[in-house]
Amino acid sequence: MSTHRLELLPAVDVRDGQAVRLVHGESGSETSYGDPLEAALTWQRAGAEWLHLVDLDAAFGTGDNRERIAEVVRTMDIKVELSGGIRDDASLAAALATGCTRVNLGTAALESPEWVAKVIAEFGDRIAVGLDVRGTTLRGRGWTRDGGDLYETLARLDSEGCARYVVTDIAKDGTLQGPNVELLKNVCAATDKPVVASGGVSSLDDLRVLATLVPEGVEGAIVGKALYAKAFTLEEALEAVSV
Ligand SMILES: O=C(O)c1ccccc1NCC(=O)[C@H](O)[C@H](O)COP(=O)(O)O
Repeated sequence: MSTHRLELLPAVDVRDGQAVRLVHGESGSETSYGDPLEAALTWQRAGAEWLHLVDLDAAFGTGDNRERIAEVVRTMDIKVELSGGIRDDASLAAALATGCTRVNLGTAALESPEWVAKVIAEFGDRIAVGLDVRGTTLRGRGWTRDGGDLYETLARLDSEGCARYVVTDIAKDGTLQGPNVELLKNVCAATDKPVVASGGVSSLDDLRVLATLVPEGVEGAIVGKALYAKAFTLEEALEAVSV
């Protein structure tokens, strides 16, 4: 049972060199928010302890932002969770070589389970797995392809020693409609590993609700649209979840 404070992970998603926010993760729904390094520095200056950094082009398979992403990680003084297009030994080695604290694997957990089991065994808690769902169906490749059942995959990954899960309700992502608390509770009931919540945070009250799930296993919350839409400041969010 955890009694820690909810960790907040401001999101910087990079597409075509720009920090963007999408709705339901749909390509073409981007709102641009300028330079990703400036966005990351803004969250760091505001007191962020973590950054959730995503190469969306790599996730979608429309290219990559590898150099820009590496520059952001290199510049940060805070912990970075890096994701997007990390699907084999070469892309994993490049991601880990940026100095990020951990990586988040999505598609690979659905399409290359043996490889993911291998790297979990080799890299331990530097590997998290992203469980991005519509309902209880996992989605990969930029959320464009079905990838199996959430709880079957979770049970497999647990048996292989996965250290942590990043759980995204795609239907909530980018909508400012509030997190899927029931999904998070159900996932926490199905694993003893920490869960990072993603999707839908719209208000300080949403963060306070997620903070009540810390004893059940929610370790952190990724916050994207709500910060960029200025629903609250990061300083206010950090205060709202301080114990
Ligand atoms: O965060 C988003 O808005 C988003 C939109 C569409 C696809 C993915 C998005 N975020 C990144 C993730 O959810 C995963 O971390 C990422 O897709 C994992 O990439 P991969 O391992 O290449 O599947």
